[in-house]
Amino acid sequence: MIRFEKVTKTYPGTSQPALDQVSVDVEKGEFVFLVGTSGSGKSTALRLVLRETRPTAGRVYVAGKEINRLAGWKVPRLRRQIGTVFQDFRLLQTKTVAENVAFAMEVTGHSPKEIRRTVPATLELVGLSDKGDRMPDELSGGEQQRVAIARAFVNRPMILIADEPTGNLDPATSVDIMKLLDRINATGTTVVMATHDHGIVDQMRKRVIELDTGRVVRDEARGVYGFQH
Ligand SMILES: Nc1ncnc2c1ncn2[C@@H]1O[C@H](COP(=O)(O)OP(=O)(O)OP(=O)(O)O)[C@@H](O)[C@H]1O
Repeated sequence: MIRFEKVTKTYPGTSQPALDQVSVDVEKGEFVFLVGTSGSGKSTALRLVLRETRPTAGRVYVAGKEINRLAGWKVPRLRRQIGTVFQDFRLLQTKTVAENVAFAMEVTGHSPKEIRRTVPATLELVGLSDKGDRMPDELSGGEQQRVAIARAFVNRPMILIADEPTGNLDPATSVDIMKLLDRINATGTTVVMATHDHGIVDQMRKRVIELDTGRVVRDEARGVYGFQH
């Protein structure tokens, strides 16, 4: 589903590459934790999958296509197939919970009828059936992250990318969010999650890929967080 072939990314004006000859294969339906100290290259790897940045050398494939070779007009279609969740939720503050989720369907061209049918079902999936009319700032952090996950999942993406999704949440709420990501993964969506959350990684025992100064230094099935930071 995601394949990096000797990917190097050196940002303009820097000498040390953010990613250095990274080769990794993630199969459809896998759940992968990306770990490593701050600045090790995790976000860069995620941004490459979304084609928000391009490799300096090497190839990035998503669903069999080398995405650096995609025509510019095809990039929105690629991104529509990838849901994203971030530490800071990134909800639209002027829209209700239901409108935030509906918006993701509007921009992908779904009909009002489809939206009316799908949004309540998705809010139910994330446990927010009764909060559709609330504004984001009326919700707890955990609830806001659920909305963000509903929005990321409503179009049934083939990949879900999560960059520190539990970074602003307490441990108990983080566990709930991980259960939700696990359920989404169980529907067949490939999940790649960058995290500094030792507890979560150690508890879930999924595949762990560790980066250190842009290089893959560990790639373990059912791994643990494994270092002190
Ligand atoms: N737009 C940019 N321009 C220049 N250098 C960048 C840019 N983005 C990231 N870098 C550098 O690339 C390296 C990797 O950064 P990246 O954000 O991918 O790390 P990270 O592992 O996600 O870190 P964190 O855990 O703090 O989010 C760092 O040295 C960083 O300073």
